[in-house]
Amino acid sequence: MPYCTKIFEFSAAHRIYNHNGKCRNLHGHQYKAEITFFSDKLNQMGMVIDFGDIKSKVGGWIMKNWDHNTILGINDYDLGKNISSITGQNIYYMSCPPTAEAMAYHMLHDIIPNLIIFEDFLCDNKELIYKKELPKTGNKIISENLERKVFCYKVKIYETSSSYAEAELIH
Ligand SMILES: Nc1nc2c(c(=O)[nH]1)N=C([C@H](O)[C@H](O)COP(=O)(O)OP(=O)(O)OP(=O)(O)O)CN2
Repeated sequence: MPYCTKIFEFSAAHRIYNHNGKCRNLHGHQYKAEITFFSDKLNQMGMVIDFGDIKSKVGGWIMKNWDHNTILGINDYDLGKNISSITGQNIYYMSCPPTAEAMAYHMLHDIIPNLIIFEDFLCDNKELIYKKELPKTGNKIISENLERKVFCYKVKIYETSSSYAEAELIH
């Protein structure tokens, strides 16, 4: 089954409230996010999904919400309020501590399913059905059906070059 992955890098500050070590301090990471899409068949252009579409939709969301921002758990609201009163930034709050695991899970389950809604896609129970196919090319690897499923299968978040967490759909 075909997969494709787009990688994004972004800078953000966070802290793990109640962590018993150094990560309770506000600190920053150069994060790396690997976003993997799956489809049951390739489209007529031989793609799971165009890298450019992942960049504009998912990359756009990351740049708007996480890049050069501070990501905090909602239980850290007082800290966020103080930071934004000085910087004016729109702090990104999560329902749980902003670990790499929580960010990967949130991206996979809450953000991307509501994000990739192109004119050509219909949303069906969080799976995306691609409706418009280009004319057949005769290439055997390419789908001959007019419908195929495309969805984000895995999100991997690196905090450092040696530490990452991932969230994956369970079939
Ligand atoms: N399972 C997790 N453990 C930790 C997380 C996390 O998101 N998931 N996060 C942290 C801290 O944010 C910390 O900044 C990153 O931890 P660590 O990899 O230990 O950081 P280092 O800078 O020491 O990384 P090196 O690559 O080993 O230098 C803590 N734990």
